Amino acid sequence: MNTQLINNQWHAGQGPAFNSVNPSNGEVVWQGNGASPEQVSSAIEAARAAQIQWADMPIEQRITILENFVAQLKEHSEEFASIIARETGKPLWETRTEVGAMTGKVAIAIRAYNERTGTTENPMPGAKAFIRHKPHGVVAIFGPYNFPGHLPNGHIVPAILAGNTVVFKPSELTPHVAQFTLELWLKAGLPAGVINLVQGELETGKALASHQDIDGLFFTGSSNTGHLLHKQFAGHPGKILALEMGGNNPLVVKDVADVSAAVHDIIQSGFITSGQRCTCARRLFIEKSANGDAILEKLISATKNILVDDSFADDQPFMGAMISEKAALGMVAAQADLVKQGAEVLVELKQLKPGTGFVSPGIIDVTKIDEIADEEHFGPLIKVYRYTDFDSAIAEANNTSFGLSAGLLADSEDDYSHFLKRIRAGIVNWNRPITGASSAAPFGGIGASGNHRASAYYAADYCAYPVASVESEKVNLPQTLAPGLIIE
Ligand SMILES: NC(=O)C1=CN([C@@H]2O[C@H](COP(=O)(O)OP(=O)(O)OC[C@H]3O[C@@H](n4cnc5c(N)ncnc54)[C@H](O)[C@@H]3O)[C@@H](O)[C@H]2O)C=CC1
Ligand SMILES: O=C(O)CCC(=O)N[C@@H](CCC(=O)O)C(=O)O
Repeated sequence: MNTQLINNQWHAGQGPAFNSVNPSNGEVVWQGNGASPEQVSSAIEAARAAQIQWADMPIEQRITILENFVAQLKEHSEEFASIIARETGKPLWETRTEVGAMTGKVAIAIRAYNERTGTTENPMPGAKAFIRHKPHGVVAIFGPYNFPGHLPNGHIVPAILAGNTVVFKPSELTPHVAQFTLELWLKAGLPAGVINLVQGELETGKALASHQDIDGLFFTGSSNTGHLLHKQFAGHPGKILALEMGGNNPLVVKDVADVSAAVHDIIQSGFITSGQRCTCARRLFIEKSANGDAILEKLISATKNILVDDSFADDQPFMGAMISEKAALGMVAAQADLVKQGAEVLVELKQLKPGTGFVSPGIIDVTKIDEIADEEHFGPLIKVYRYTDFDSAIAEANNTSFGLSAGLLADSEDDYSHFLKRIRAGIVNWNRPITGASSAAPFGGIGASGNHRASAYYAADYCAYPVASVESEKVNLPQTLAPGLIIE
């Protein structure tokens, strides 16, 4: 099977074979061979050869190709949503929103390009001052499995809009989504070499990330891999590295009159996408009070009622399968480990069907654990902390090396303003779920969640570098020369 797109030609991979499996039923949905290091080099060469011409193309023409891609996404939206659902286990309603987010990305990226990296002209005596932005050149883009269409698209669209060319390495768990994305780009009239696709497992990723001839790398994925890449890029100040990584995100609840609304926002924060969003609430701080008890009680009963089922079920579930059985069993093991440390299970997270990624959502009270590891458990398990004092809850919420998203559910605006000033995260919400970040806002975290290169609306910033110019149509001899200069 031809799995690698190099210079707009599909090739069979020359590396190890791998496949992708529908986590809802174990069915193989894609199989092929990964790219060899030589193929990765060829993809980079193709991107390099295409780059100047692509950047030279008037921006309107680049935009036309991006808009053609949007038209392709719209035309094939149902097919695409089904492919994402089959490969990730996510419910169809959710994969439809993923395709919708991809469709909306182009207009937002154009706005961001103009606003954040456009050209500014300032008059000055005898000359003009310009600020312009230029593409870096060839960039490698690494994507995760949880949003295999939308998140790589969030790097690819602004990168090529700015005039870069791309070598894209998707998650090895979602090769079919990547292949379909590239098929749509080809239908959109993408010139050869502008986006190249290299599929494969670790070795393909390593070959691309360590290649000397890339000018930058844009990564969305786990903190472990991001940290490895950061070390690898140390000593290469000339290369741009944008890292979007995980979180150990806190959601604090304090005095909320509408208990059902609070429970809704907690569930949307903790369990959407089966807990497989980097923005998901992992730690839930609930006051030791009658209001806190009422919220926890309702959360427990609502969690037990959450429908978990196949992506294509007629009665659409809230949660589908996790990405793999391995991931599901990893969550079961994480829960068992917390219990060993003294946690109390309030709703048990269970694997629902052997051989699949289906798990039920879980809630576990970890208040009695003194020293809990600062770990992202990437699945539907909410850890509850009961607190007596708001400031100590905020201090514990900040007691993490991560800093992606955080939220407060509270009726008092004063409480929110207190929280906002103290909490450390790149996304801070009030009385809203902490998932579902907007593409029209910066998206990124501090600490171990990123390297200060926010994505989404601010992706424009890392896709181009600023160039300052002072320009005059002629060389002019100044009327007054600097002391000590005599030009006759
Ligand atoms: N902050 C953000 O914007 C987001 C972060 N994430 C994070 O992503 C993680 C889930 O995604 P995964 O696919 O598991 O991430 P991952 O880190 O396993 O993989 C991401 C990409 O890196 C590649 N890769 C893995 N090891 C590599 C290495 N040593 N050298 C080069 N390439 C390598 C993979 O093949 C894949 O393409 C979670 O931790 C989640 O929090 C997910 C979505 C958004
Ligand atoms: O990148 C964007 O356009 C906006 C950010 C976004 O879509 N965030 C989603 C997904 C996060 C994840 O993959 O884990 C969200 O906040 O729910």
